[in-house]
Parts: sequence; structure tokens; C-alpha cells
Amino acid sequence: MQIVILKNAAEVAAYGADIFEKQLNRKAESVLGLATGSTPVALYQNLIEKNRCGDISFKDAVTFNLDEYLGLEGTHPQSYRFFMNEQLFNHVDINKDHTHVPPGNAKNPVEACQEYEAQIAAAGGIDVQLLGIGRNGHIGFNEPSSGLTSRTRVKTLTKETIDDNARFFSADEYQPHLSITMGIGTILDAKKVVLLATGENKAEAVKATVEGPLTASCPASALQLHRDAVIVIDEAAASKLDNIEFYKHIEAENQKLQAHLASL
Ligand SMILES: N[C@@H]1[C@@H](O)[C@H](O)[C@@H](COP(=O)(O)O)O[C@@H]1O
Repeated sequence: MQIVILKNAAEVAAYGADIFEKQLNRKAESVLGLATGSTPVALYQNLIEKNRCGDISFKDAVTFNLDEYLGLEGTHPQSYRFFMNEQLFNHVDINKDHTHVPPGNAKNPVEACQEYEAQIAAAGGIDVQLLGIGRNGHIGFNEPSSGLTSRTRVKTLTKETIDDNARFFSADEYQPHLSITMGIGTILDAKKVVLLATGENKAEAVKATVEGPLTASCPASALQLHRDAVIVIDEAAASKLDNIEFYKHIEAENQKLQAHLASL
């Protein structure tokens, strides 16, 4: 894992956005794996700005979102489809027909999961997958105990996740307890994975992801198996790590190596 520790959430968003900028400029028809939650919002704002300035284009890009609430239509304001339209798709030059979010309104959710996997495969697999992380270490909606090789499927949310996400729903509004989510195996198949985490309330989950054992109890720890996983965190989210100085040292050396390679 590459561990990048930055000063604050704004730097984390900018660093993450640069990875997507490089990817799109290297391959216009990139297949991007996208995420919801509050953490990626600032990264999406960076991408909107880069698109507005002409630094990047989504014209030929294809996207797949990690997850969706089961039981919500894409027009529901708390659905992840609605979120993606509002936070990114409506503001960039992407073809909406090329954007995919698991169908929360699927009549047959089991078949819909298989179909989603088939669509990812038909697109050639995901080039870069963006991830946030739950306080319990979940990625997508892969809650603790999720199989480390799992594929897209229906998952039941933990009480902790439901409570954490309750802030987005009004008191009298139905909040789903089920989701469709890419599996951990689906995520690990992406060529590159970028996990963003900011704030002290993610410090415990980041510690378990980076320095804990590989375990289904912390689904994000599965990224230890990935050959190109980048964990981009701010000082607050890094605060419980044992080896902060070492990670900073590695990253400084990594930057030097990249500069050298670029000069060749
Ligand atoms: N399914 C999403 C996750 O993909 C996201 O990582 C998590 C953390 O969200 P936030 O970034 O708001 O802390 O929330 C939800 O549960």
C-alpha cells in the first residue's frame, strides 16, 4: 500500500483528483469506479473545476459506482444515483448513458447484481476505483464479516452504518437497511484503488486498514492484498497510526523517484 499523509481534507481531495486527471489524460475512455459519502465531494468539485478549465474530459469515460440503497428509486434525493448526478455528472461533459449505479429499484436484485458484474467486465474492468471508508472499516457497503473475495450482491447494513448515514435522511423518511454493493473481490479487481479518509473519526478504521491484520472484520484491510492501492489521508485520520514518520519518509522518496523518472 502507498500511504500518503497530507495536512488536511482539501489536500486529500486535490491529491485524489490529480490521480483521476492523470488517468483520464492517459486514457480518455477510462473506466472509473466512483464512491459516495461526504468524503469524495471535494474531490468531485476538483474534477468539475478541471473539466470546466478543459484540463480533463469525461466525454469518453465510463463510470461504475460502488453501491446503492436497495428500495430507493434513482430520483430519490438520498439515492446514490441522485447524489452522483448532483455532485458530479450534472456538471461535467460525461455521457449519462455511460454512468452506472447499481439499480436500487431492481425487481430482481440478485439478477441485477450479476448483471452489474457483467457490465463491469464488458467495459474491460475498472481502471481506478475511488473509495471512502466507514468508521467500522467498510468499503462500499461491505460491512464487517463480508467475504474478502465477494462479488456484487445484496448486503444488510449494520446499525452503526445506518446511524452514521441517518444524517442524510429526515426523521420521518424511510431509510433503507439493505443495499447492493460491489463485493470486496470486485473492488480488488480494479487496476488501481484510491481510498480517501479524513478526520479523526476515521483514525481507528485507517489504523485497522493499514496496520491491522488482513481480516473480514475490517473489510478495507483487504486492500493489503492489492498491488496498487493508495491510501490518501489527512493528519487527523492518520493520528492513530504507529509508523507515521516512516510512511512520510517513503512518500518523500517516492516523489523523488517519480521526479527522476519524469526527467528521463
Ligand atoms: N456506502 C458509503 C461508503 O462508500 C462511504 O465510504 C461511507 C463513508 O461516508 P463518509 O465519507 O460520509 O464518511 O458511507 C457510506 O456508507
